[in-house]
Amino acid sequence: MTSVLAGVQVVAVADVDLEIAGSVAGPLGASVHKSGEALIADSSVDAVVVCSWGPTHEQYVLAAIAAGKPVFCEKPLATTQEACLRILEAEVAHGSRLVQVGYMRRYDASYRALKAVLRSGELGAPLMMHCAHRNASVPGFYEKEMAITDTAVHEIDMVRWMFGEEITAVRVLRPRRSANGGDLQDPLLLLFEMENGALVDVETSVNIRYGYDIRGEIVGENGTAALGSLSPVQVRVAGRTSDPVPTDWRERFLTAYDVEFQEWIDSLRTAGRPIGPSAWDGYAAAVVSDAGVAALRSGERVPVSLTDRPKLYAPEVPA
Ligand SMILES: NC(=O)C1=CN([C@@H]2O[C@H](COP(=O)(O)OP(=O)(O)OC[C@H]3O[C@@H](n4cnc5c(N)ncnc54)[C@H](O)[C@@H]3O)[C@@H](O)[C@H]2O)C=CC1
Ligand SMILES: O=C1[C@@H](O)[C@H](O)[C@@H](O)[C@H](O)[C@H]1O
Repeated sequence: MTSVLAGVQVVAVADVDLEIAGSVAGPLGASVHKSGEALIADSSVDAVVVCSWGPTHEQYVLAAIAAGKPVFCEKPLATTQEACLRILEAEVAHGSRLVQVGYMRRYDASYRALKAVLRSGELGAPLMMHCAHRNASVPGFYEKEMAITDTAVHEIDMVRWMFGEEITAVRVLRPRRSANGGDLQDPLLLLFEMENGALVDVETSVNIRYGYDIRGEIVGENGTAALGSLSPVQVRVAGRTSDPVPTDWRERFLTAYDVEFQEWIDSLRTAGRPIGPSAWDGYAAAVVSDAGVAALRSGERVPVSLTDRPKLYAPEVPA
């Protein structure tokens, strides 16, 4: 962060594993704290980034809100919708936005270009969106629900942002199982119903072997628009064309992560508050994700039911 981004310095690091914290802090000249709470209380810390694993997010985000410090929290905001609601309540009681959630696709040049085409109106009304989220492989602890809660959760946030409206119901189909995934139910096919009646399908394939492949195509009344090729060069050799495929999300979204952090820093410095994905977005993603897990288990269509949106999260600009 310190060497790539402007207007910010890493001054302190905490990790439950002190050796890891030290190895990150050392080269940056940052101090090491024994707990996240101690880091948040440190007076030299103006803003906090939470990137520990999901079940720890709630406690650190709540501690940052209690200290009145802006907090960037990696996805998910929290692992249950009840925990997300506790965060919403704390932030609403604070009275202004402090929380931003790490949904980096909103900062990807290709997704931003796709949204600009949609907004231009040339496609006409959007009718459908086809998405694919393919991982080369996943670790042994990955369970079938994670295809929704950890993986498709990015599409859940992305389509809410892309269309500027909520998802109202979810279905999940189970295609023939890939032998690459062992006992894992992989792939899955998710179907989201949007407020205005558009349908979004999302394929999750998490053992696809050939690389990390993210796709998206909007079908409108008058035309279609899709995420473009990311490759600066296309090779034609021996009767075949080829584009490189990223190995994982770090490679595919490298620039988006930098843009995401820079815009977060800039918004804190200029507006004094974050303007990216909010605690409401984190909450909505958790509710849709829970509906997806219920749909996976039951095989049924599961409606999404959100609480009333607090005024604090009213869109400031067309979403
Ligand atoms: N936006 C994106 O594309 C991605 C987001 N993520 C998210 O980032 C977060 C971290 O994921 P990974 O780096 O893959 O996990 P990881 O397991 O590799 O690293 C998590 C770190 O948190 C530390 N930790 C665990 N419990 C802690 C506690 N109570 N207090 C302080 N530190 C603690 C661990 O020691 C470890 O160093 C997750 O929420 C994950 O969903 C992960 C990958 C990509
Ligand atoms: O957040 C991420 C991972 O946790 C998840 O497992 C991957 O499927 C996503 O593409 C990546 O962005």
